[in-house]
Amino acid sequence: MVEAIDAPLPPTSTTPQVQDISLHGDDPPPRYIVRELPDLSPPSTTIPIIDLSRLLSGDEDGGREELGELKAALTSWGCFQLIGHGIPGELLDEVQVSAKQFFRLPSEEKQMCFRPEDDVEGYGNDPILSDKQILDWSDRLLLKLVPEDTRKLHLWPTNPTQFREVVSGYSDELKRIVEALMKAMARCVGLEEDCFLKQYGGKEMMMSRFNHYPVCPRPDVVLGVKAHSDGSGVTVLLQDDKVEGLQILKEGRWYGVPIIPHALVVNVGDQMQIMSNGIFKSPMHRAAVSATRERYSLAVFHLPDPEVEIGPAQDLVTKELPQQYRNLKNYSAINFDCFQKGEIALDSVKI
Ligand SMILES: O=C(O)CCC(=O)C(=O)O
Ligand SMILES: [Fe+2]
Repeated sequence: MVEAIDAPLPPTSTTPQVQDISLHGDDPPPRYIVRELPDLSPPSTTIPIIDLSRLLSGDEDGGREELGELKAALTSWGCFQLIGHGIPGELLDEVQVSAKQFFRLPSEEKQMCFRPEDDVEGYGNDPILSDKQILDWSDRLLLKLVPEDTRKLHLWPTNPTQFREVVSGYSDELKRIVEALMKAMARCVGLEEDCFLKQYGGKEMMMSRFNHYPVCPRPDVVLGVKAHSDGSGVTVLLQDDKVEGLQILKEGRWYGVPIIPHALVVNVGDQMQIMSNGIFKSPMHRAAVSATRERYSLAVFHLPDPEVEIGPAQDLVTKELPQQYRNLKNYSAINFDCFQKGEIALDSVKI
């Protein structure tokens, strides 16, 4: 199942906050019980580690070697841990602390950030799209970061007071990093470095999703986020610095992603799988929860403006690898449509 979460979508109704259910320590209501039960201690694995500072060292040996590693990561796992990214550790800590402080406020104090009925942005949990929908054991805060002039600041927390400044600072850093990564992604498959970025037509969007996974007395029957691939071009995830939970599917097996302090987990999204003509993999992933420790994470989805058409880079379309996906606009809307029908969005745009 693919979640439709990373861009503005039509209005939906809401459910109670998981934080409030969790406070009572009750067993999860039936709507949260997943069919495919989570593995609470999957084998932990070292997903590839990419050093951005080495990547940016150009044609020197280190740079070339790292570019090869990047290609291997994108074509096998579809994700990697990014180190050497240049974001000060203190800023990453401040982002974590600010998010935790916000989520830990009592519901009444988060009121001003509540997602309006007709919006996807704001604080809340799963929008209910159908009676059969299984809900995630998480509360979220969704905020668009870029373009800056479309930020809905009235939904941005004012408590804690540093939230806005810290998140804006993080957003600036991510813009720089994702741009550098997208250039390297193009170079690693022999394309001009601006090949993927050009498809965005200078109009990029960054949507943040702060995730809070409260403790659950039955972590064996719920998921913080059900299995999904991201509908983004690229996603950058700041994992909780103490509590693990992220799992990635590879060749039919789930693997736990260990925490590397101050590393960012980068994963290919569906739109990058499309632009790379299927060469890069948009991995299925999910998040398990814990009976004793709450968990936090921050996913930032980098994606093209919905008005801009994207498609497989023509230089990656060959006789051996014909065009795999059709050109399209507004993948988020396609994703949303498929989600409602229980279909996989990537399959629906496959040629
Ligand atoms: O919390 C995590 O580790 C994963 C979150 C995620 O996959 C998402 O927000 O799309
Ligand atoms: Fe995700």
